[in-house]
Amino acid sequence: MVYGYYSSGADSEATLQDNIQAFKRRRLLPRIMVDVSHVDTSIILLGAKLALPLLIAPMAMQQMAHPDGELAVARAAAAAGTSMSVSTMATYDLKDVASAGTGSPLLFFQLYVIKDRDFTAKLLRDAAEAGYKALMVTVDAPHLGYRQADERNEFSLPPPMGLRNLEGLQSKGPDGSRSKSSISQVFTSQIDPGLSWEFIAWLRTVSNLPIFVKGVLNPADAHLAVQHSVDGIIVSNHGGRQLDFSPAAVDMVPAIRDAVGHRVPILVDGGVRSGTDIIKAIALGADAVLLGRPVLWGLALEGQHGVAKVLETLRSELELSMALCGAPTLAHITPSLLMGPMPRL
Ligand SMILES: Cc1cc2nc3c(=O)[nH]c(=O)nc-3n(C[C@H](O)[C@H](O)[C@H](O)COP(=O)(O)O)c2cc1C
Ligand SMILES: CCCCCCC(=O)C(=O)O
Repeated sequence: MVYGYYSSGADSEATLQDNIQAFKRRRLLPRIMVDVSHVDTSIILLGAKLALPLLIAPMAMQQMAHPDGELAVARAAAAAGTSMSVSTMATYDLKDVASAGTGSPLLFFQLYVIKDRDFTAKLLRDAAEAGYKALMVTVDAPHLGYRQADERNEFSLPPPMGLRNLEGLQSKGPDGSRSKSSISQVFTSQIDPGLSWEFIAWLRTVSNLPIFVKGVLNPADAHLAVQHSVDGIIVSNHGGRQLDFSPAAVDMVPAIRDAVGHRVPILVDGGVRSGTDIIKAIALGADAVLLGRPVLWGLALEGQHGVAKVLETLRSELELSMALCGAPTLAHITPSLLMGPMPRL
């Protein structure tokens, strides 16, 4: 049941597969005779220096993978000098996760907007007090996508685990959904499907933290996001878990970069699995990437050490591949390193 929840995508999983294929189809065209005796993988994001252009994506309910759950992931992110985004739907209190992540250059709190706006405002106050430095507002999930494995398995969070940051929230009556997955039921009853761009102005009245919107695919929306003064954009199809047959996120990066120029940082996630994937995403116009499921696999195998190994593997792959591309810094990773997608067979 847990593996089904973590691994699955929406409906036929076409987008889930496309996220991986979009990276595999691309080829790198290296430069030679460039001094790569020192390779620098670091990046400045929101004024913070991250050791690598790879952040950990927000993922719900990490205690199902390992008893230390989000605490272990936060410790691994801090030790690797990178950033983690903590889901509203974490199985540890957001304050405890922030403490575990002390030393991380940049902690994000991922916000799912609760229908009860007072409760949402309290979550945001708690996040600021706990030391989170920025928000990721997820905008691609007015409803949870349909995941067949969760329906088949009648998914529910095994007790005594709980959604710690939703404690105190008034439980709602029947949600009207016919889903057999209890998270889908909770989501439908508690998460606000009525967001529009005006929400960003409301958010500014209750939080001073920089705002990244997560789940942008259409360049027109990227343009609107910048018009509404967001601080960053995350190009994402939610790891193929929301709208099936939406495009691979990385395929939309060039058009979104064209739409917003360099006014805000652009991150992308979905299907990043290697150092060369990171190079491809940056060459297409992203500033950095988020990593999802591989973090859960590392966590399930060996807790904090497993996550650390996943991050270290990607860091060393990135460093070696940058050297082999003739790119001693991230600024050297430009579109000229890429050949177009290979034709589909
Ligand atoms: C098990 C799981 C739980 C997730 N939970 C959240 C969440 O709570 N909030 C959110 O914005 N995105 C969530 N996501 C989406 C991720 O943040 C990210 O967009 C996606 O996993 C990236 O794709 P990848 O897994 O192929 O790397 C979740 C993804 C997975 C796999
Ligand atoms: C009520 C818990 C819902 C968690 C949903 C997390 C998520 O975004 C996912 O893709 O799964």
